Amino acid sequence: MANQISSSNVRVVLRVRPFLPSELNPPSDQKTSQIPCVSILDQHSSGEVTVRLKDQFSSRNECYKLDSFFGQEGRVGNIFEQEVSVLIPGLFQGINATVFAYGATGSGKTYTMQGTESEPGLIPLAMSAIFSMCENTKYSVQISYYEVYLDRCYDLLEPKAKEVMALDDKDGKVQLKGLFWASVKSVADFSQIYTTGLQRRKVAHTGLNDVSSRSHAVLSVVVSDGSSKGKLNLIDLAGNEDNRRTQNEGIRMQESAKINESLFALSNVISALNNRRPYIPYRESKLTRILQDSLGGASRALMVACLNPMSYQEAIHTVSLAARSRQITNHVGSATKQETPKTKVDMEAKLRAWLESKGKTRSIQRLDGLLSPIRQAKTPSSVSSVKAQGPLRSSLKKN
Ligand SMILES: Nc1ncnc2c1ncn2[C@@H]1O[C@H](COP(=O)(O)OP(=O)(O)OP(=O)(O)O)[C@@H](O)[C@H]1O
Repeated sequence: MANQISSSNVRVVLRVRPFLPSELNPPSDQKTSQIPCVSILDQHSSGEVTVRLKDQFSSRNECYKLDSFFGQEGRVGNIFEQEVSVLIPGLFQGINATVFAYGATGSGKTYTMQGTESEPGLIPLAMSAIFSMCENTKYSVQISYYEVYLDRCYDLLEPKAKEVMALDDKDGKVQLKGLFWASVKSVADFSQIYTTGLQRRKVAHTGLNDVSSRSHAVLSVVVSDGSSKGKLNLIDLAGNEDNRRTQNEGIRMQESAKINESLFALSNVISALNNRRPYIPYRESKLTRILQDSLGGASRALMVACLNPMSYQEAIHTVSLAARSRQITNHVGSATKQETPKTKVDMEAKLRAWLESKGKTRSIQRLDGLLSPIRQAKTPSSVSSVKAQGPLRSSLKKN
């Protein structure tokens, strides 16, 4: 079981969704692999894991450290029990918390947060736990539900023509002026109000997901007994997108640019918090500005990085940003260390064969001259410094 006592302010866990039926039976002309691009390399007794991302069609692979891992066979209920349920008692003591689902489009963020009838997501599970704790107490529950779309905030419970303004109050705290708060008394009450709001969320068909969320949807739940007040934000982030793959154009492209910008800003904030930097860049985006009271200080947060098991490139993008958000930066695992030289030798051999085929003997001599000091150096840092050297390329060009 994952350890909840973490040195980081924001825990970052990984979730890999199962293969979809369309992925298990792809068109015959499509090159696919049914081996997930991510696996666990190493698990520490604290729950911390080293995951290995591997491209099934090449020898590329990278390793990252994260706080916990939930594989394809895992259920959303496991994430709730291990990671989210522990945040709920704190709300009753006035400690705010935030849970984000983060990942590429189609990676399972909405599924993780909302779930289905047969597999409830983190939102219904959290609400059910909150209502159980409220029973026979003075505590009451209020919710607001809004989306951040193109860096503007819109109420989903009581829609207005205008955006909801984020304004600083006299204490310097951000307030969402005019945002509607609904009192909810039971899970059934909540479901009815939330479902109405859900239908108003901006979704669209993109090249990668039939129902793609185009906004960050924030459900805020306030638990209060009159004197103490704790807030839980449950956030289904819009997917980070590679526009070369989505074939987005026009408004879709603009949405995508704003989505990517705000996710980067979020990662900067989390990284600054986890690294205990004196300045936290909350003002870089509307999303981080709004969440300022729930990120940092005594607040607790969880980022669930969701992965599509089929897409190595997306997985690298998601996990590298998630790992960067965490205190521990990219970690090169032993498997990578062993495989890197093999890849490099292949490249050298290919280059040499090509030069030989062109009769470029002088270039081969230069290549040998350039590579000989590198062969002597064995550390990964010296390998990366090879990439930074320009002379190899320019000397070949001149020939
Ligand atoms: N654990 C799971 N079990 C079964 N199906 C899943 C699971 N997770 C995700 N899926 C399916 O994968 C598809 C994509 O999931 P989802 O819509 O949640 O992605 P998303 O990350 O929210 O995408 P977007 O950012 O575009 O909104 C959906 O068809 C969903 O039902």
